[in-house]
Amino acid sequence: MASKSATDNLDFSGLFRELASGVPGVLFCYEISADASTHRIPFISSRVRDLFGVSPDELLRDASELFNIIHPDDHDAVGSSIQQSFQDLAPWQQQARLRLRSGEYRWFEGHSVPRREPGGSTLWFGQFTDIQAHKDLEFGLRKSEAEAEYQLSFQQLMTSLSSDFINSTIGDIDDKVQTFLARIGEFFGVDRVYVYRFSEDLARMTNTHEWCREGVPELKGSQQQVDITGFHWWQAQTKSVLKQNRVVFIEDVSKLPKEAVAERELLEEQGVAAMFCVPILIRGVVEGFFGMDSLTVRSWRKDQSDLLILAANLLSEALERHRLEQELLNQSIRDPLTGIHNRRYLQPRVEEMMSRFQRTGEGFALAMLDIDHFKRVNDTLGHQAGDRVLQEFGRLLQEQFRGTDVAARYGGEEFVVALASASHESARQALLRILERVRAMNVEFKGRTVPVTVSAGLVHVVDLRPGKLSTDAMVTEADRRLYKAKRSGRDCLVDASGKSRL
Ligand SMILES: Nc1nc2c(ncn2[C@@H]2O[C@H](COP(=O)(O)OP(=O)(O)OP(=O)(O)O)[C@@H](O)[C@H]2O)c(=O)[nH]1
Repeated sequence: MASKSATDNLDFSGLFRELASGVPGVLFCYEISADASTHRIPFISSRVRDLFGVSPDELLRDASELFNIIHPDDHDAVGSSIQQSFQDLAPWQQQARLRLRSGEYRWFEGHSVPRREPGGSTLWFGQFTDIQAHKDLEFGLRKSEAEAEYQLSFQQLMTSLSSDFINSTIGDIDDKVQTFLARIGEFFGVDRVYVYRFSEDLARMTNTHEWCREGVPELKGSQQQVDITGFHWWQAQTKSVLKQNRVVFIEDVSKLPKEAVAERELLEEQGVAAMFCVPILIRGVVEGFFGMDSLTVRSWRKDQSDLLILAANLLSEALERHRLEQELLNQSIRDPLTGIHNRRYLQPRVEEMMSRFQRTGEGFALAMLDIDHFKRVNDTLGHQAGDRVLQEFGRLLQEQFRGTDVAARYGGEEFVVALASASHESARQALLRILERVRAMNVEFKGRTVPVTVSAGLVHVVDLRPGKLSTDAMVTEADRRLYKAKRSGRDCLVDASGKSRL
C-alpha cells in the first residue's frame, strides 16, 4: 500500500490562496460575459487590499471598483487593450498608473492569457506587478538622453557661432553679433536678446545690438544712454554677478523685491515677464551685459545658466578680438603724432571717390596743405613746439571736415584733405575757411604764442583731363598748385581759377 504524501490532506484552494498572497504582485482572474455586457473578478489575491485598499470581496461584487483605481490618463489605454485581447483572444499586457491606499500613484504592469469558456464567456488569468523602479530608471535615462542631446546641439551652435566670429572681418562684426543674438534667441526660445554697453563711469547703459522675435516690439531706439544711477538693486546685482561670474535670473518680474521697484516698473513697461543677463568682460573689465527677455513668465533650468555663461564668454572674446583688430588697424592707418589718418588710409579712399565719380559723375576735390615756414618754428622754438603746431592743425582739420571727407597727414608738415561729393565752389570755400581758422589758431607753447598760417593747392576732379583721371594725377596737380601758393606769398589757396585768400 502506497504511503500517504504530506500534501494529500491539503486543501488546494487554501494552498493556492496562501501562495497567491505571498507573490509580490497581484494575481487575478477576470471574466467578460459572452455578450460582453457584464464583467466579473471571480478571483483576486488578497494583496490587492494591502496595496490599493480594496478587498477581493468588494471586487467580486463590483469589478468596476478595480477600474476606479486606474489613473484617468491611462484609463482609455487599459480599456482598449482589454477590448483587443477579447477580440483576438491574444495575451494581454499593459502598463498603467494605479492609485495606492495612500492616494499616491505608481506604475504597474499587467500580463494575462485569455481563454474562451464553453459558455462563450472569456476568462483571463494573470497578474500585475509594481514596475515603478523600472519606470524611474527609464524616465531618468530618457531625461539624460534629452539632456545630452540638448548639450550636444548647444555645443554645435557654439562651434558654428565661434567660426562665424573667427571668419568675421573688421567691418561686419555688427552683423555677426546680430546673427549670434538671433541664433541664441531661437535656441533658448526667448522673445528678445540684446547687448548693452555701460558708460565708463557705469552711470549709463546703451543698447548696442538687439534681436526680437517676430511681433515683439524693439527697444533699442529708446534704450540709448539710459541713466541707471537710480537702479540700486540692479547695480548691486551686477556687482555680485561680476564677482562670481554668474547669471542674474529673474523668473517672474512681478515678484521682484520691494527695493527693485524702479527696475520692475521699467521691465513691466517693456512687457518683460522674465529675463536673465550675463556680464560681458573685455580684458577683464566689465563693458556691458548680454541678456534675454521672455514676455511670459518662465523658469530657467539651472544647467542653462552654465550654457549662458559659455555664450557670453564667446561673445566677450569676439568683441575683445574685434577691439584689438580695430586698434591694430587704427595704428596702421593713423598718424601717431596727430591722430588723424595717414597716407595709407587716404590712398584707397581717394580711389573710391575717383571710381564713384567715373560711375555716377559725383564730383570731389583734393587739397594739399603745407604749414608755412614750419622749419622756422622748429628752429626757433624747438621740435616740441613744431609737434604742437602739427597736432593743433590736425585737430582743426578733423573738426572742420565732414565724416565722409578724409583728412590725412601726408608726410612732414604736409596734409591732404579729400572732400567727398563736393562742387568746385564748396571745396574752395571750405579750404578758405580752413586757412582763416589756422590764422586765428594761435598755438600756445611755453607761454609763447606761435603764429601759424598754411598754404594750399586745390584740385577738383573735373579740372583733370578725362584721359588723365587718377589719384596720382590729383595729388601731383594739388602739389603743383601748393607750390604756386608758396611762391605767391603763402597763406593763400591756389585752385583752377588762380590765387584766393579770404
Ligand atoms: N616738429 C616736427 N617737425 C617736422 C616733422 N616732420 C617734418 N618736420 C619739419 O618740417 C620742416 C619742413 O620745412 P620745409 O619743407 O623746408 O619748409 P617750411 O619751413 O615749412 O617752409 P615753406 O613750406 O616753404 O613755407 C623741416 O624742418 C622738417 O624737419 C615733425 O613730425 N615734427
